[in-house]
Amino acid sequence: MQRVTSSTVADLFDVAGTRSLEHAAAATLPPHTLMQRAGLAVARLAMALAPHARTVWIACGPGNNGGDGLEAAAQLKQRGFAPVVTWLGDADRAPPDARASLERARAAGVVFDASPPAAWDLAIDALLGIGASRPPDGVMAQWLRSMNAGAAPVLSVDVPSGLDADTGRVSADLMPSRHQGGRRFCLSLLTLKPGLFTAQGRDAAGEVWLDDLGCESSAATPAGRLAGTPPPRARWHASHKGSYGDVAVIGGAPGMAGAALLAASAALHAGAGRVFAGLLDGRAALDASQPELMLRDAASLDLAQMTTVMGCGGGTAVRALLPRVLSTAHRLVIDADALNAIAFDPALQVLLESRGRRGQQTVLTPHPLEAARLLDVDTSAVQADRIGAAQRLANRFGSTVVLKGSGTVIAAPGERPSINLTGNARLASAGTGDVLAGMVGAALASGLPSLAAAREAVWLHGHRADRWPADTPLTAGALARGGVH
Ligand SMILES: NC(=O)C1=CN([C@@H]2O[C@H](COP(=O)(O)OP(=O)(O)OC[C@H]3O[C@@H](n4cnc5c(N)ncnc54)[C@H](OP(=O)(O)O)[C@@H]3O)[C@@H](O)[C@H]2O)[C@@H](O)CC1
Ligand SMILES: [K+]
Repeated sequence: MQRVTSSTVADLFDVAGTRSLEHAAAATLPPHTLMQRAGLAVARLAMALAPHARTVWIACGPGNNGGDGLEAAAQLKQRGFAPVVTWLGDADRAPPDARASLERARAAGVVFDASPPAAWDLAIDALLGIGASRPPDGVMAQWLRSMNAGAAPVLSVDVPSGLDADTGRVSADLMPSRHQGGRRFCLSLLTLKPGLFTAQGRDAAGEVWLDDLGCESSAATPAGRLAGTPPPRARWHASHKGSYGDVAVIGGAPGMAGAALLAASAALHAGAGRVFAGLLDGRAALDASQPELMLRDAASLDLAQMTTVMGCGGGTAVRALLPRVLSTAHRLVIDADALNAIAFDPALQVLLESRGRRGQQTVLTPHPLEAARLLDVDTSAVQADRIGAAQRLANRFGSTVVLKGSGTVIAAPGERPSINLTGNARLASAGTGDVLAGMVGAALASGLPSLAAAREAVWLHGHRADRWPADTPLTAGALARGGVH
């Protein structure tokens, strides 16, 4: 069993892939082995999370996810704990593995009840796993809401019940309460599922653990991956500013110069050799607090030699520059208003697509609304399938795509999409997206290919937020400079 952290490297398997692995494994093992391993793993994690628990409430559903809960109940009872099981199944219709575990729980003397105990020290959610066919309702939904509102920790078996394991969607009324709920844990069985890490998955699952049940995962194709900590980028002693590339940030229309200056500051502090700010606000001459930045007229920059970061605070003014930038920029990061301009202009879309065909490195950094505009769908369609949306954008425009939001997805044509695990809700503040665009620019300018550059920058950006002191507000300016100094 292993805890999943931001440095974990692992494949992600969707429901179809997990089912193939389950069948392949079950075919080589004696009956009920997988469920017995699963139940023991759940019991072990439960004991580690709540070693002094007096009452453990285990809510079990009608299928094999409920079977895992029944098996865990038997294991916990045998170890001196007091599980109380509420089971929504029917012994005559339960699948064979679950029926065997039901017998084992009964034989162990587990207490079964029709309704939850009055109080509990740990709740185990074994209502639905990867076989969920519709949103939970009735008694099942009521039990989930009780767990979510309780002060005790919740341990979800395989996936939080009601979560779409492929996409991370959960209906809003089954999300944990932000104000009352205890800590949340999820023990994913056999495989890690993408839905645990993006959309609502992070909040629903909490801390994720994996038990592979002693099985190989080579019999299925992964749907994605956790890419872990990016390799460190060494700087040669015998190097100079030209060794780390030039970044040109183009944006900052009147009233929005701050966005471009944030991106430029982030590029500078992320190690770019030289950073030029091509502001669209002609009145801005020098940022006195950042004398390292070279302010230029955007039209005068020779983009063929540089990495360009385009769009931060660009307003509608950025539109006029885009044909030249898309045609000439050596490497390119496209953010914010530049993405919006492209979404509404088929001619710009053609220019972007042709960059991919010429093999030029491009990274798009949309948030869900910008992605929706580019795909000509609404935001809820993007959020309903973040991995699919990122991959479609990458394929369509021949670019690396960073789809921002909880569980940022990074996709590129012909590559397996990855989900980044650093970062937290403190990044939900103005300007942090501009900082990310600048950091991607610096990584690209160093010579990294676009996918590696995007992964590195996204990971570091979130990592800075994860290390941020709890009592200090996170501002984009300080984030750009690398943290609190
Ligand atoms: N993968 C593995 O390797 C291993 C898997 N294992 C475990 O098995 C789990 C998968 O088990 P599973 O296939 O039986 O599906 P599961 O999630 O229990 O749900 C299906 C049942 O729920 C019902 N149902 C569905 N939606 C409902 C709703 N909204 N409200 C109410 N009922 C609803 C559905 O009924 P139906 O849709 O037919 O009406 C059916 O009865 C997996 O997540 C893991 O925990 C481990 O034991 C070993 C290794
Ligand atoms: K569950």
